Amino acid sequence: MDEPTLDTTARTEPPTPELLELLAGWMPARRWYPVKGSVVRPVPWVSYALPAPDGLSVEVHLLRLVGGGVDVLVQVPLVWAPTGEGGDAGADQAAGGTVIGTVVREDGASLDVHDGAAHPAFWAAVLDLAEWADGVPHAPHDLDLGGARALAVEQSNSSVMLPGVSGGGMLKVVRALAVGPNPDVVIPRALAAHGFAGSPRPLAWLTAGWEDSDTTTSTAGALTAHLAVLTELVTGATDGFDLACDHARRGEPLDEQAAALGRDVAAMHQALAEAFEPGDPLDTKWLVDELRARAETATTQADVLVERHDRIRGFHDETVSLLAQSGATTTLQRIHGDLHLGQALHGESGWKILDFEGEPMRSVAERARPDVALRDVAGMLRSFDYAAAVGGATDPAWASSAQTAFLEAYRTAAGVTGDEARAAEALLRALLLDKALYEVVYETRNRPDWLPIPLAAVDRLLAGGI
Ligand SMILES: Nc1ncnc2c1ncn2[C@@H]1O[C@H](COP(=O)(O)OP(=O)(O)O)[C@@H](O)[C@H]1O
Ligand SMILES: O=P(O)(O)O[C@H]1O[C@H](CO)[C@@H](O[C@H]2O[C@H](CO)[C@@H](O)[C@H](O)[C@H]2O)[C@H](O)[C@H]1O
Repeated sequence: MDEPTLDTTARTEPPTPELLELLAGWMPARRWYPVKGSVVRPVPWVSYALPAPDGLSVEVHLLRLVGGGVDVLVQVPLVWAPTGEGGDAGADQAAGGTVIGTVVREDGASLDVHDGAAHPAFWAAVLDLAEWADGVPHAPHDLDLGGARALAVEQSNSSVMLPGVSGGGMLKVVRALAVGPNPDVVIPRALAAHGFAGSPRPLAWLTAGWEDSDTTTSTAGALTAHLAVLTELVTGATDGFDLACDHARRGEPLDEQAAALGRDVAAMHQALAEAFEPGDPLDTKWLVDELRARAETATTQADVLVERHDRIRGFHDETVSLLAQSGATTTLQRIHGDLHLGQALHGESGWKILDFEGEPMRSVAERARPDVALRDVAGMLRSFDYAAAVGGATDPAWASSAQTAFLEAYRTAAGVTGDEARAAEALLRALLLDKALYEVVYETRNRPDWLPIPLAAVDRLLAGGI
């Protein structure tokens, strides 16, 4: 793990009850809020004071969201400024600027509390404290925040475009924190070191360190977490999901780009297999048990699955016998973990694959362990289905044609023979159902209007389709 550059010397006071209340009211409406649907309370764990320009203060609070069996660590960076003076030049004004609320101190001073992830003072502090990759220039004159802006559409984390930093960078402020190495820092660094050019190179990262003095917890001792990572900015490229939706809308096939993506995903899997220790051979019983457990959890999290519960169990029973007959074998390895079209940018030089954090709703330990590479393939296949629905493809074969192009190119590049592909069919269908169930929960919590998309896929798969 990296040595922390934000360490105990920067520790500061935890949030006051008043600030905690403010944050407790603000966080749940954020897209990145990782425990939607759970009743939790924020418990301060570690707080840091970061370098700040005169008149402002910059803080990072690591809060545990605890309750109902949930215990998730989130990062909440804040910038404090006298009311009305904090500026929010980099903020997404359409999303309401950066101010979370106003606090009046005991001395009567009124201070605005800004979301640090959208505030230039926090970005500057991160760049100041970060550890930089070998060979990346980072003299102060390279840290130009001109043109910097927080991305309007937040996803699982908060991202900031920094066109003037080191030739162009994208800063990701991690929200749900992994104690220990974050896959989104570790994996792209390992891929770059192995010469894989299909993902943006990490330029710098910020690691925090603290002591957990509570010896009754499993985490007691010296802890670290990656708080942010800066990667090279991919310019002139289109988000893969937007590209696919546009094609679907215009009725244009996406097959060529899908095939190129299939080849790149195969190359990514090859590089991941080389860069990390191989896992064990796949134990199909372990896998189906895990799929069953995830389906049971999903059923408790999305009411629409309750009436499908028995059919889902039946599907998994059948999967067990199909897998036993098929003789499908594979070795577990590091994978992307949450691959979909929105994790790929398409430009003149082809595709770039992003965001190796894995499914945000999975535990950190699960995300870091070797898994089935076909899980990524299933994720991408689901994404073509989403694009057809969101783009409003009128040709019912639009998605299946892109899916076939992707899958065939992936198999050819990965050297999968026809027999192996047939043997893996039941495995692929089981992983498609797993992903669609995950998506049902995701959409229930984040975009209820889109729930019919994965739900239709669940019903198709349960009815024997794909
Ligand atoms: N290096 C980069 N260059 C250009 N755009 C990027 C880069 N990294 C991310 N993006 C854009 O930011 C969006 C969010 O990034 P992502 O890593 O998927 O964040 P999250 O973890 O919040 O899902 C992506 O969909 C992509 O459009
Ligand atoms: O990109 P994230 O790591 O935040 O992933 C989460 O959000 C994704 C949506 O932004 C979600 O992906 C689902 O919606 C996509 C269209 O927006 C679609 O292309 C994907 O196939 C579908 O899974 C992802 O599941 C979630 O983890």
